[in-house]
Amino acid sequence: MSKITICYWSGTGNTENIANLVAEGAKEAGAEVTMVQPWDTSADDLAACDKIAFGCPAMGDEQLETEDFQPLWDDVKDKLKGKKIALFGSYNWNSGEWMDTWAQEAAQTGATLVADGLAILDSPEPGSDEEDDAKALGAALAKA
Ligand SMILES: Cc1cc2nc3c(=O)[nH]c(=O)nc-3n(C[C@H](O)[C@H](O)[C@H](O)COP(=O)(O)O)c2cc1C
Repeated sequence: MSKITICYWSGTGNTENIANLVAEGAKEAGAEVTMVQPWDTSADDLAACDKIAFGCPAMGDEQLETEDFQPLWDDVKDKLKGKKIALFGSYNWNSGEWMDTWAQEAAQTGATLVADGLAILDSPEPGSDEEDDAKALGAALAKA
């Protein structure tokens, strides 16, 4: 069975909602899913996983969240070579530029991004395309 770790940070719950949909899609595709937040895990823990979905909203000025998520990302990014990964997160007032920057950086780690980084305005509405996109991201990682 495919094993996936979803590591996310969410201040007001929007990225958490996306994380739950990514998990749902992955489970529907047959994967076993573990969900962690930055303070529950470490770069070494994540480096022991073959498939990881990272979630973080746009914070600062088109940046990752600086206190908890960015330090973990900085520690883990040199350990991602050969792994299958996916990126997702919520944004609100720009157009998702933080995700473009993050995805470019992730591509340089030697990891394979199984799909384009998924940037969703606020939180997916029930029955929306965004909800389907989040589930599809989880399924893509499960099948990768
Ligand atoms: C301190 C702070 C900085 C933010 N910076 C950006 C930003 O640069 N670009 C953007 O589109 N949204 C920005 N936002 C909006 C958040 O990305 C948005 O509210 C998102 O839904 C929060 O996700 P969460 O509920 O998972 O914490 C910012 C929000 C906060 C509180």
